[in-house]
Amino acid sequence: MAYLELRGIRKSYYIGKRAFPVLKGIDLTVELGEFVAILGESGGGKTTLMNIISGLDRQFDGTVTVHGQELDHLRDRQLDRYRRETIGYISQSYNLIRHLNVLENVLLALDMTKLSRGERTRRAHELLQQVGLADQAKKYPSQLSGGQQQRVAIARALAGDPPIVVADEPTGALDADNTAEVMRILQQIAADGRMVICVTHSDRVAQAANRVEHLVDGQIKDQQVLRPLASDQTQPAPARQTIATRPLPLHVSFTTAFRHMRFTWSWNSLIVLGTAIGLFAVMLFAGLGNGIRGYINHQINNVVDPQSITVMRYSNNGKDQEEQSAAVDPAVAGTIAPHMQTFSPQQLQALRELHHVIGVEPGISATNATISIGNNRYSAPELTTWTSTDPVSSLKAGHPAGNNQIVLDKTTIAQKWSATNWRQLVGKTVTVAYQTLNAKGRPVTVQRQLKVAGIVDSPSGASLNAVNYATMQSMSQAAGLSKQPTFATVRVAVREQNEAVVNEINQLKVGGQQQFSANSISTTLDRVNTYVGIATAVLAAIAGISLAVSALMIIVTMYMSVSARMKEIGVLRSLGESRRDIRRLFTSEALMLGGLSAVLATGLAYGLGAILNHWLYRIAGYPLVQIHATSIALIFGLAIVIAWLAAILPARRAARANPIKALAAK
Ligand SMILES: Nc1ncnc2c1ncn2[C@@H]1O[C@H](COP(=O)(O)OP(=O)(O)OP(=O)(O)O)[C@@H](O)[C@H]1O
Repeated sequence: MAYLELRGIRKSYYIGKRAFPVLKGIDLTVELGEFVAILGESGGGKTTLMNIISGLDRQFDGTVTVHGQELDHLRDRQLDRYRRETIGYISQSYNLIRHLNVLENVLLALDMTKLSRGERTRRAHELLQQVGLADQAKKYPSQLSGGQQQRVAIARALAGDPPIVVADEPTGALDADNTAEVMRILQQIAADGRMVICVTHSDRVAQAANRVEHLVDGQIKDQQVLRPLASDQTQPAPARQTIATRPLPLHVSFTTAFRHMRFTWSWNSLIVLGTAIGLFAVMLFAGLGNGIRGYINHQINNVVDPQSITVMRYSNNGKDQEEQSAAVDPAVAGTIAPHMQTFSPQQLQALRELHHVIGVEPGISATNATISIGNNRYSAPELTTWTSTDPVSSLKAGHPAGNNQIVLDKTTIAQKWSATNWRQLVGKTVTVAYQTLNAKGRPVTVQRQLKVAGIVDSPSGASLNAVNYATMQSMSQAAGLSKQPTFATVRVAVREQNEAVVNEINQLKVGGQQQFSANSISTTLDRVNTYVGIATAVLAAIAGISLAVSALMIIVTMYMSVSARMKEIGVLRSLGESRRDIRRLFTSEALMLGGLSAVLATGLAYGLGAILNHWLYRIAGYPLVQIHATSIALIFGLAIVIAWLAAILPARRAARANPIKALAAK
């Protein structure tokens, strides 16, 4: 049995339902070592026959048997392998891949062999040497003459050392000299023990073969033996040492995709930029959200100690509550400070015994006080007790108040006394007075002369005039008022326990009565954080809409890329690449575009974030753009997912392309 046997090959093309028979029953046998020319008129079906022999066409009747094994045209993988291992394909239009150089074009076929990297490169150089192009390896196809390009195509066809070389009008576009050279190389290939099948309409070209088969009206009509093979050559050649092949490894798809991206860099860089802008906007908004949240927390923590809770006595009497709230907000109060409910020692003890509480500091506060310095009277909306939550760092002069001493507010008292020499107030004696109601509801005046210990600039911005607890107690007692505390500052071990302790305090009951009223700053903080979080998410989502545009850009780019690279798809399929390889090629290019966009977006976000921070730091004293590692990871993930989704349809189109039509593409 001959190495290649075609039996009863019939093929029709259909226009609508009408069949146009092209091949009408071809029988042909060819041995290894033979150079057979199939001579026929233009349009006679030569290319159609070559596509069947080379495993590109699957829709025909008849059988193709190679080395005793009939090809099953329904099995994709078997056909891919057949093209990879058995067939070397040379066409009239060279079919070189324009974004790969000469060496890379040859290596493309070798990538599907099991040779080591070094062996593949060595073999590619040897093949180029054989076709006389050793010194052209680094050139791109567009830098070569037609004859040179065809010789590269021959080198590539021989790369996997296939037993059958199929040449479709290999000299159709060449001048006489180049034609002679190519035919000489084909003769040599046959002499080396391979089978060469060359279709041509040129009688002169056909004369280079051992045997000429005439294709007339869809059938082999006539045979001409020009150079009979020696009898030992017509015997099936002994098993040749072939190069083992493998499906294309994933990394090769990536490398090829990268080379294409590099080749079309100007176009791709615009796509990368467009995609990066969308990703960058999302990243910047997220960073800005983090920064603003951090800034608000920072500001609030500066003003209020998140580990402390201010506790008042709870009153269910409407009037009392009103008074109590008036005491908290001095602007609402009248000129006589309301009577404040006090804490008993047992109540303080109850607070101390709460879980997570590490300290309870009693305090007394009064509203609507007056402070007289010499002949000047100043109003102090609140006179309160200095507690450990008031930061010592807020003292701008002097020290915290000792017994019978006071610290005065810088803006509302000291600087009104003297805009420039306000520090000199320290050490002076002032008279503090306020009116309040005693337990019986009668007005009482509390008054005392105190020495100024320090000047304070409250971080909260509110006016702060404070004495120590003992002095507050002594002043109240002297006026016949209770010396029990009117508020208590509860300290918790860690900020996170703040809210739980606040809830516990508010739920403490004696005889079914709520005892205390506490407010947590962390509740407020959490609420602010939630609002900022929502605002950030909304802004990032709006910016995210541009990601849809980015995805569309990648889809359009990939579709254009698939259309522009149809020929390449055909070439890769003819070399034995599977549909999966083609899909991977386009998917990996999209993934690279996505990855690069994420890199660029990160760079832009960091760069612009740094510039913004530089400007805004002067105003806020805080870095307002904070891009976290999680945002970067998220952006990379997002970019990859978008790119992958965008590549699905175009890559599928590429993978499903009919290799014959793809090869015929311009
Ligand atoms: N996809 C197709 N659909 C319909 N008809 C087709 C198709 N491909 C080829 N044909 C027709 O089949 C016939 C044989 O085409 P084929 O390309 O095999 O001829 P050829 O001998 O290789 O011609 P040439 O030497 O000019 O390349 C032609 O008449 C052509 O118009």
